[in-house]
Amino acid sequence: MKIPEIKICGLTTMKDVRLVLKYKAEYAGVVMFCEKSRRNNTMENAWKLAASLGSQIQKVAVCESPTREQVQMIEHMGYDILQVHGELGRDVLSATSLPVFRAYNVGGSDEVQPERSDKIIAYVLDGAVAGSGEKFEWNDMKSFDRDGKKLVLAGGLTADNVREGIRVMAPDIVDVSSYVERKSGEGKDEDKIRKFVERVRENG
Ligand SMILES: O=C(O)c1ccccc1NCC(=O)[C@H](O)[C@H](O)COP(=O)(O)O
Repeated sequence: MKIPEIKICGLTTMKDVRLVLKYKAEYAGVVMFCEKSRRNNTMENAWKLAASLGSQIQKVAVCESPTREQVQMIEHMGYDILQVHGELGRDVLSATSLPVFRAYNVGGSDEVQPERSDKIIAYVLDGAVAGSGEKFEWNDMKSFDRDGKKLVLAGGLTADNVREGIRVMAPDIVDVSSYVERKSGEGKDEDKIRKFVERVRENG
């Protein structure tokens, strides 16, 4: 079984930054311009998180139906990758020089009709509601055409189910947020990150 890279999403605190760096996740996701998310960051915090994450990890700006102005700000803040849920207009695509993770909420309102663009480097298959901790039916998406791009498996992953997700979907990257959160919902939980990372990277 190929061992995928790891993306830990929904960072909001400096402690979260220390944890993703300590456990050497390859990608860190920061939600912004998304008022309805409890993990939404102000621009000021999104900027601070990017600066603290540094260059050892790929910094992913996660947003929903962003505007041209927003994607330009994201680039200016030092993010490496733009992850887009919801709508992705051609004008927005052309306004960024960042590589794009195009996200689809499977089973939700999104039609999973992958757009074709050289700027898109990965497709994210996520649960029906982003960041809800709910998975989608993996078997229904086994034959998803990734068009030579990376596949990111997201939505409801835990230390208990991630091996099965890797076996079924053979993703290049696994993406987790809710499971690795503290019970209070404030920031990430070190024990859960350690468990998740160990499960993904164990042999066999
Ligand atoms: O996390 C959010 O609140 C969020 C809000 C708006 C757009 C995207 C959002 N999350 C993006 C993600 O990358 C995935 O949904 C997430 O990592 C998987 O979440 P979970 O099921 O909680 O593990």
